[in-house]
Formats: sequence, structure tokens, C-alpha cells
Amino acid sequence: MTTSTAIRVRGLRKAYAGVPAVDGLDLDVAHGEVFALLGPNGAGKTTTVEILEGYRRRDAGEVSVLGADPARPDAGWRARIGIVLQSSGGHDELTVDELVRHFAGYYPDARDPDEVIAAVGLEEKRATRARHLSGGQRRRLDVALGILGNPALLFLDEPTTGFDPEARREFWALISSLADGGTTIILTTHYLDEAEHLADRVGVITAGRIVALDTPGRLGGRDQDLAVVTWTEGGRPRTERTAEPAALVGRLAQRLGGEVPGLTVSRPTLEDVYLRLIGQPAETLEVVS
Ligand SMILES: Nc1ncnc2c1ncn2[C@@H]1O[C@H](COP(=O)(O)OP(=O)(O)OP(=O)(O)O)[C@@H](O)[C@H]1O
Repeated sequence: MTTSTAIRVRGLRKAYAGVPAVDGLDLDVAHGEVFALLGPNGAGKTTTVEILEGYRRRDAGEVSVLGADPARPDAGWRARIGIVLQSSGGHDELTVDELVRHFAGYYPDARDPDEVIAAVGLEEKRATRARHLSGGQRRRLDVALGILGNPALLFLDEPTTGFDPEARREFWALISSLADGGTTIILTTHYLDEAEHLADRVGVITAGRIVALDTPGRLGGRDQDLAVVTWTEGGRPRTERTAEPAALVGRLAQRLGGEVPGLTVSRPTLEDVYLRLIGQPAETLEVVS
């Protein structure tokens, strides 16, 4: 069965011992989309994702994932889904090569193990035992195992926690190449720059509900927000919010006789907007005119 959306959720609910963790959640994710789920600790992200993956039962609501109800998964459906969990481990005595080949045997239509090892940049580590890999390399191995079955839908749970900046950039390139190849990706992350870099759309979840959903550039009206202009004048840092930053910079240049010392023009970051959405004040700015 084919559907126009990869994931469709309506009125999803799940409570633990009577306390709601997911409380009436609606969500649509298109085929080929990279969708990031953001939210504070305990917001209900993992519970939601586990229900979509078919690993947790829901109390109520409609859920369709790749055209099927994940509460009744069959082997064919499972084979089309790749999962990279938050923490991994096990099989530590096997080498990269052995592990990838071993798990390839579980899939009806597995990708070529050599290609997968190359895709995650582990060619030089293929003879290394899993327990001797660095944290970032281990995560790459996790992704290799997650994409072995050539999934149509890939779940990535906080994939770059603990990565150094270079490893994170390389990992992002890997995820982007999977997305370019048409894989639908559901990403949970606490890194706003990661969501901004990778996601076509982000959903912010608090207290078990989606409270904002849009592209990273438009989330929470971000594109409508005032620009923040900062500069130095009379030996003091100055800040002004304005809808017309170019006009302000023009006036400053005139007033200060050319170059404006310490000039910056910025829009609120995704983090600023996110903190506003979840009810935390962003760093307050002293506004002077
Ligand atoms: N197995 C469980 N039994 C009881 N309560 C649970 C269980 N799993 C989650 N919860 C509770 O449900 C709520 C949502 O948890 P969940 O793990 O879905 O949040 P999260 O958004 O993934 O958080 P984090 O960012 O910390 O991973 C929390 O209050 C949590 O304590």
C-alpha cells in the first residue's frame, strides 16, 4: 500500500501510570523529508518515536507509518525501517567488517556491506573491534547498521551526542547524502544547529504536544522577528532591535562618519526561538536607541 505521507499521526496519547507523556499529538511527515523533533527532557519525544517505530503501544490515536499501523508490525514493514538508538553497544568483540556482514544477513534486500562501510567513512577501521572504536566511530557503525537494510524511513535518536565539531560536520554530510538519496529521516536532537542544518521542518514538543511546527527559518515566526543591530559608540556597546536594519546602519554610518565600530546585524537564532517556544527566556538584550 502506498500513501502520500510517510507518517501520519492523529490524536496520539500515551500515559504512564495515569500521567500523560504524549497528550493528543498530531503529525504529518512527507516521504523524503528530514524532520527534527525538538523538546526539553521529558517532553515525550522518545515515547512518540518508540510508538512510531512499533516498540511501544499507544493508548489512543491513529498512527500510520509507511502505510501500516506500527502496533501491528510485520517483517516486511520492519525491514523498511532503520533505527539508530540513543545508546548502542554489544557485539564489542566483533570487527566492523564482521558486524556489518552479520547484520546484512537479517535483511531481505540488504545494501552491499562494503558500500555501507565506505558510506559511513569506516573503511580504515574495518578490521577494528567495535570496542576499540572512538565514540564518533561507534556512532558511524550504528548508522551503518541502521541503513544496511536500505530503509525507506530512518529514525536517528540524538545521533551526534559527544561528537567533536569536525565529526559532527562529517556526520551531517552523511545524513544529508542519505536524505538526497530519498530516505525519510526522523531526527531527535538537543542541538539546535543540527536541526537547522539537517531538517526540512522541525516540530517542537512540550508536555506531549506539538506546540510549533515549521521550517527552521520560519519556526515561531522567526522570519518576522526584528533584526538586532549591535555596535560600539562612545566606548559603549549599543543594541537596537529594528524592522529596518539597513536604514539604521545607514543612519549610524552617517552619524559616526563612515565605518561603524563593532557592527553586527543578526536575526534571532533557532535557539532563541526554541527557548521562547518552550517558555524559557532567551538571553535578555539591553535595548537602547
Ligand atoms: N517506561 C516509562 N515508565 C514510566 N514513565 C515513563 C517511561 N518512559 C517515559 N516516561 C515518562 O514520560 C515522560 C516523557 O518521556 P520521554 O522519554 O518520552 O521524553 P523525551 O522527550 O524523550 O525526553 P529526553 O529529551 O530526556 O530524552 C517523562 O515524564 C518520563 O518520565
